Amino acid sequence: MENRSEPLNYKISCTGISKNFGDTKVLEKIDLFVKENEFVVILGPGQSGKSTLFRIIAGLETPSTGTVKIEDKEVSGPEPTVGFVFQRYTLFPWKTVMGNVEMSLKLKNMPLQKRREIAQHYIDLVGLGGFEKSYPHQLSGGMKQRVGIARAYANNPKIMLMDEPFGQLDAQTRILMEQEMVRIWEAEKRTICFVTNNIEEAIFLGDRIITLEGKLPGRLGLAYEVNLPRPREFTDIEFLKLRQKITDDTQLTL
Ligand SMILES: Nc1ncnc2c1ncn2[C@@H]1O[C@H](COP(=O)(O)OP(=O)(O)OP(=O)(O)O)[C@@H](O)[C@H]1O
Repeated sequence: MENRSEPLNYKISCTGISKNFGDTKVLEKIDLFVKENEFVVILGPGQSGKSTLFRIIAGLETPSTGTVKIEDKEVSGPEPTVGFVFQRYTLFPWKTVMGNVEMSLKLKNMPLQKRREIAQHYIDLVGLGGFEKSYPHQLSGGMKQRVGIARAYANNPKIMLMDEPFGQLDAQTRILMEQEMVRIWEAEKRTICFVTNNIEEAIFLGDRIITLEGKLPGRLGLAYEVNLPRPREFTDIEFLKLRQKITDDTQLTL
């Protein structure tokens, strides 16, 4: 299956992206086109260049070849319109939930009342109402990731890049956060690229799944449209069929 359909105004267009670090070729000929408000999952094992691809899309790394465009503008430096959620919790430990979520707005010199209003909206959206004054060390892993999502949303990004955000959570919390992610995204749509190595997570979340092949250099492989209504059921027969197909195609372990 193609991972591109034309003609469209894409939110993200990566054309011919390759990246070398010295003699190490990390990415090769990546063509990735993402539509507005699409939830794209990049499915691949560790060490396949996923983080490097995200850093290139966000303008934090320059590609060796190829171009990235956000809407019709070529990315040539750090992109303020891109929000990140990482696997590791990157909260400021000395700041409260509110302090963390409103941080980027404060840096933009937004007046206190306005930024509190926006931050509160996203704290509520991620289900953390009542925890505004808590500090990161008082929160569980799932709650910390909720703060990370609220913080990314508060900055009003055009694009959210989520790099294995639930990878460190226990299985139960992970499933809960996947459900929450769908709820949050349906409440406030964004263009999302989400990286995971977990097939079930990919099918549960994505409009489209694109595989990233495992050995360096990372190359995009097969793509799958996920035409299942949300909320999806892990035990639904169509869900299981797609899981089997991707497993057979990719040889990734379940
Ligand atoms: N700044 C850098 N300098 C040199 N080599 C790098 C740099 N960044 C990444 N690499 C190389 O690229 C490879 C892939 O890194 P990257 O973090 O993009 O992969 P990943 O798929 O996100 O891995 P993981 O799942 O383990 O986080 C690494 O093994 C490393 O060899």
